[in-house]
Amino acid sequence: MNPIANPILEVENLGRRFGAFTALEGVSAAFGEGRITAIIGPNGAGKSTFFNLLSGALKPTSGRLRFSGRDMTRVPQARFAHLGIARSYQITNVFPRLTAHENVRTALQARVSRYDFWSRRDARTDLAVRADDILESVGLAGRRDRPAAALAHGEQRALEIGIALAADPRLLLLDEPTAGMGPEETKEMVALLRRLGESRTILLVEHKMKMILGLSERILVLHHGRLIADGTPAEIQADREVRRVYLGQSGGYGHA
Ligand SMILES: Nc1ncnc2c1ncn2[C@@H]1O[C@H](COP(=O)(O)OP(=O)(O)OP(=O)(O)O)[C@@H](O)[C@H]1O
Repeated sequence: MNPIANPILEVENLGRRFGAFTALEGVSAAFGEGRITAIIGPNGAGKSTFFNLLSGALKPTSGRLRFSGRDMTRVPQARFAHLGIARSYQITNVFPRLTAHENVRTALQARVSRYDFWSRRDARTDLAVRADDILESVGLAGRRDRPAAALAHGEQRALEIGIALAADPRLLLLDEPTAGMGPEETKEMVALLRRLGESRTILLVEHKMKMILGLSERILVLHHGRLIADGTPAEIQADREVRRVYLGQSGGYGHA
């Protein structure tokens, strides 16, 4: 990859051990603003560990993490969203009894001061309008008043992304956004990610290879905790080491 001018995110020699076990080691990469990058690798490759380090859920045992020029290595996780990094989880993270709109509004509310919320009526109206804008942007305007539990699986995943967008992040980390989806829902999610990728930097972990090759501008491949390849989809498809690693996998490289 060419060096990236003014990267939004940089990791340098990033590593994480669990006791004597090294889950991630020596990962260095820089990410430019406004791109979609996928992180792939066989089971146990270190993808979740890497993601947990990027979102502050875990602290590295070696190396550094910089976001927007700021050293984040020791910054507590609770500050990450404030500083512009949001993550949506693989495990559904919505309040099932609240409507789609209430879920997003609650997430927005967490971002404004309590004083503003209770003292200013316009602050509350403002939140409601912003929640509607977010629902629109994730394609859920028509589901506004449905309880989250009554939404289809793909819609719930879109709602999770809406909740993450409430923090207005510059960097959005998505853990398997199409997990459990059929082809139709996957297509809709890909369209949503493309739209979001126009204005935000997106990093995602995914297993669906075809989808990743079509969606991402860049792919990082982890294997046994190491970064073994970093390039465009065409470069990754042609990479011998990557092919070797994936051919050894059940499901193989062509995994849908
Ligand atoms: N908290 C932990 N304590 C001990 N070992 C861990 C811990 N978290 C992860 N590991 C180990 O680190 C390795 C990498 O795990 P990780 O979950 O990051 O891989 P992954 O690429 O996300 O895998 P998958 O695709 O199966 O989710 C695995 O061998 C895992 O058992």
